[in-house]
Order: sequence, then structure tokens, then C-alpha cells
Amino acid sequence: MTIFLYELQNCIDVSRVESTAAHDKPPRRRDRPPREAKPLHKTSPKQPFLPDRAGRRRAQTAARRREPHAAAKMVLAQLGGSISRALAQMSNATVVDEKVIAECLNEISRALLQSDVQFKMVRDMQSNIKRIVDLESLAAGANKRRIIQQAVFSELCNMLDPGKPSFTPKKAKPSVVMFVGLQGSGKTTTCTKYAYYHQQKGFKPSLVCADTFRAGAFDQLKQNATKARIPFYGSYMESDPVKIAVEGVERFREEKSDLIIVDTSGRHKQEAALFEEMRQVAEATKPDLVIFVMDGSIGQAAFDQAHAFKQSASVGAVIITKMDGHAKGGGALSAVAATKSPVIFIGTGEHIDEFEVFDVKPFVSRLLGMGDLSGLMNKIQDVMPAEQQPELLQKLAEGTFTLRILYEQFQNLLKMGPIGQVFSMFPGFSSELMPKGSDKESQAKIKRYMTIMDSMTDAELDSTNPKLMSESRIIRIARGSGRLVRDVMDMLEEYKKLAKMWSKMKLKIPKNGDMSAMTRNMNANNMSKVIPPHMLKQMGGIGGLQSLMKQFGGGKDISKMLGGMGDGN
Ligand SMILES: Nc1nc2c(ncn2[C@@H]2O[C@H](COP(=O)(O)OP(=O)(O)OP(=O)(O)O)[C@@H](O)[C@H]2O)c(=O)[nH]1
Repeated sequence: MTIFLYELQNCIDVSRVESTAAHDKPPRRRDRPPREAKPLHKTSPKQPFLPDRAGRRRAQTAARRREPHAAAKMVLAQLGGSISRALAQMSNATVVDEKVIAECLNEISRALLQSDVQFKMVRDMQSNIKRIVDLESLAAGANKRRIIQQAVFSELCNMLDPGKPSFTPKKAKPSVVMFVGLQGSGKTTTCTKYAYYHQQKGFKPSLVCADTFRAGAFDQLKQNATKARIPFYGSYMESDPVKIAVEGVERFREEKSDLIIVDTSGRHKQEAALFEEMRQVAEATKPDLVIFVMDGSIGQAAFDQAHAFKQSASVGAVIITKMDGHAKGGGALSAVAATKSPVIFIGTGEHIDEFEVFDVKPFVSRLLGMGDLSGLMNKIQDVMPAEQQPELLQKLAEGTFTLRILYEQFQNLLKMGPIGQVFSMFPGFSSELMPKGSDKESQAKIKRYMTIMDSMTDAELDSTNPKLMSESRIIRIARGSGRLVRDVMDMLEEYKKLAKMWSKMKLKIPKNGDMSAMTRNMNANNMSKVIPPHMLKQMGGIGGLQSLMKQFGGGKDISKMLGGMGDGN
């Protein structure tokens, strides 16, 4: 845990860097009539050409007209931050009376409205909370802040939960799932992620590319599907998406695929003809589920656009993409309201496995800065195989914090997903606290360190002797990894700091091998010595750390988290 905390704090320190990722999109087919300016949400790296200055100005004006409240867009993390602040301000008040509660609710409503949530939803939420928090009927001494926080929590959960689960595919029973969404929302990428997720669960998925609108769509799907070894169907020549969809579905039904995924063309709200095409594909393939893919940054326009899709195809579920880092996602609540369908997954990166099942309660809990400890524990247990844990503890207890251990922990940390998200799983933290871009920067830093370590010998990786790293070795490692000598020295400095921290932990492994006894000495005082001061401050000092550890369930769960060998395990 300390390693994770330490690495998390390193992420907060890093300065913002611009992403240089480029993704060129092939030009659209020439046989289509020319289209209007691209929608605002289209990611710039995918622009097929760079318009001249006048063209850019025209596009910007058009974009502003389409999204009048773009400036008011708030990132989801900011929404959580605003709500948490409103609640915190209320708890600072000496007496919680009607006026204080009204102010707090107004503050929360303002934050929700600014995050693109529909006015009616906000108004309903406000009156529901007022009903729950009826001051007169509350017993004296009741923790009003907690009751209000709980009410806000359950109201947000209600907003995100349409009350009916979506269709879920069953193994060995053929289902057709059709993906719809705006241009560039991440539909094609998400189709493959969805197929891959189910393939890992034992399904036999297949992909049909009925996107005949974007010239590169078939190649993109083909490439992704090939990498994931998922059968695909599409055509370079055929321009009728309905024909391709029907042929693809038939082919894969014959091949006994139990999850046939149909990718359709990207839409823009105004393009009525394309909406009609989507309706025809749905009519011809009779999907069991239509999934609306929405870019997490769509903002204010989310409700109307989701509503437009719902009207043209019977949307049964929503997937929100680009929720990694600081994606704007206030519209998620509106999309659920507009489609009356649940969010089932979120996309957390460009890679195939950067895809998470969406669970309403942990999500809202993180949003409100209440953390998601069970999610965090699951994540840690997922990435650190149980059989590795006792061995790691044993080594740490012996004071052998080697570079190899650090390398393995880096691997685990990267597997845990975007660091901002891991961060928000700690109660009291919000990913809002992290500077923009720091997620990418910290991941890049970890990968850089790992590249350096890849150029080390086994003896160097397993050594605990700091003197081993002589000048000549450092120069050799820098040359081998293509990095500067200074980079290697920086990495070694970080390693030394961590090694020192672990030596302060003074873990004692009892002779009888009872690891729980060892982890019991990880009390708040002990832990506070190894947590970087500004991180400790954010946690609310030793008191905050104590309550965090209590929430983990004391030594027992910490031992579970660290070693999976606590009492009764
Ligand atoms: N960071 C991040 N990028 C994503 C995510 N999902 C998709 N993308 C990226 O978003 C861009 C658009 O994705 P596509 O899958 O091509 O979008 P599309 O909706 O199929 O596009 P059209 O065919 O034009 O409709 C690509 O660069 C993807 O790599 C995500 O969850 N996180």
C-alpha cells in the first residue's frame, strides 16, 4: 500500500505535459455528398486535414453555436469536488439549520446544472433530498451532514440507475448487439473492447463492420479484431450498410458465434438520412441490444443527442468512453435520463483492455470523494496474484527491497489502470486534486523507469547493495536503455527513497509464519512515518489515516491487501 501511496503522490507532483499521440483518420469516401463542419467533439488528431484559418474560424463559430454552454462544461471530477465542498462547508457550520441546508442544496444544484444535468432532474433531486432531510423529524444528535451526504449519494445513484437492467448476452445463445453513436465517440474501439471483454469471459464473439461511411472504419475494426483474434466481417466494395450487416450476422450465426457485434456508421444529430440508415440496420438485424456509445466529454449536448438516438433506435444501454484522466463526463447522468438505459461499461483508455464494468454505487462514491475501498482492494488483488503476495511480504520483511521488486510493483500499478482513478478510490481524495495531464505523465515516468530497468543485469536487479551501481554501470544502463545518465540517476534516487521507507516499516515475520501478527504492527503511527507529508496532510493527518485504516478493517484487511494472509485467510 505504501508503495502505491508513494507512487500516487509522485503523480501529483508531476507537471503537465501535452500528449503527442496522433491518430490519423483516413478521408471519408468520395462518393458521399460533402458534409457540414465536423462536430465539436471530434478529436483533433483524427481530423483528415487541417483547415485554413478562415475555415477554422468558421468551424469554431459553428461549434459555439451548437454548444452554447461549452464554457460551463465541468469535468465529472469537478462535479464531485463541488458537491463534496458544499457538504464540507455545511459541516463547518456551528448549527445545521434550514438555511445552512438550503445553501448546501443550492450549491449542489448549481454544480449539477453546470455539469449538464437537466433542470428537471436537479429540481426533483432537490425536493427529494429536502423530503429525506426533514430537520424537525430528525432525532437530536443525529449526524445531519452524514444524513445529507447519504441522501445526495442515493439521489445521484437513482439518477444513474434507470431502474431496469439492460439485456445481458448469454453464453452459447446467439445474441446480436448493435453499436450506435456520434462520430468519433469511440464506437469502433468500444466494439472491440466489448468483444474482447466477453471473449475473456468465455464467449465466442464476432464483429461486423457496417460502417460504410468512414473509409478507414473497416480497416480499424479488422486490425483490432485480428489483434484480439476475434472473427470479423466487412467489405471494401459494398456501400450498403444494411446488406453488410445482414450478411455478417447470417455468417456468424452459421458459425455459432454467441455474440455478434454490429458496428454502425458515426452519426451527427442533424444527419436525418444517416439516422434512417441506422434504423434500417436495426430493422434488418433485429438486435437484442442497441448500445449507445457516448464520449465522456460531450457535455451539455448529451441529453439531446442521447435522446435523438433513443428515438431512432431502441437504445437499451450506454457506454461512456474516454473516462480516463480528466474526461468530462457530466452528461453521463443526462444520457441515462434521456435513454432511460443504464451505463454498462466505461472506456478508460485507447487499449483493448482499458474497459471497466460500470457500477453505479462505487462510481458515485468516488465522485463524492467517499472512496471505493472495496473496489481498490479488488483492483489490488486482481493485479497482484495471491501466490506472489507472501513472497513479496517475506522479502520486504527481510529488508530486501530490490529494484526487481520495484519493477514488479510498477507492473502492478500500470495494470491497475489510470492513476487518477486509483487515487479517487481513497476516501477523501478526488482525482480533481491531480493536475491535468498528470495521469499520462506519471504513467510515462513509470514506463521510462521500467525501460531503464530492462537494461539492468539480474545481479543489479536483485542487489540490495547501493554501492553496486558504479559510474560505469550507470553509463552502460543509460546507453542500453537509450536514456540520459541523469534519468538513470533519478530513477536510482527514487528507488533509494522507497527502500529507505520500507526499512522504516520494520516488518517482523514471526517464526510461526503468522503474517497477520506482522501486519498488525502497521498502525497509523507507523504508517504515517512512511507516507509523504503532503499526502498525509491531504488524508487529514494521522486522524485521517487512522479512519482510513479503520475503513480497511484495521490490520486484518491491510494484511489481506498486502499479503492475503490475515487472520482467517
Ligand atoms: N483516451 C481514450 N480514447 C479513446 C477511448 N475510446 C476510444 N478512444 C479513441 O477515440 C478515437 C475515436 O475512436 P473510434 O473508435 O475511431 O470512434 P468511432 O466512433 O468509431 O468514429 P466514427 O467511425 O467516425 O464514428 C480513437 O482515437 C480512439 O483510440 C477511451 O476510452 N479513452
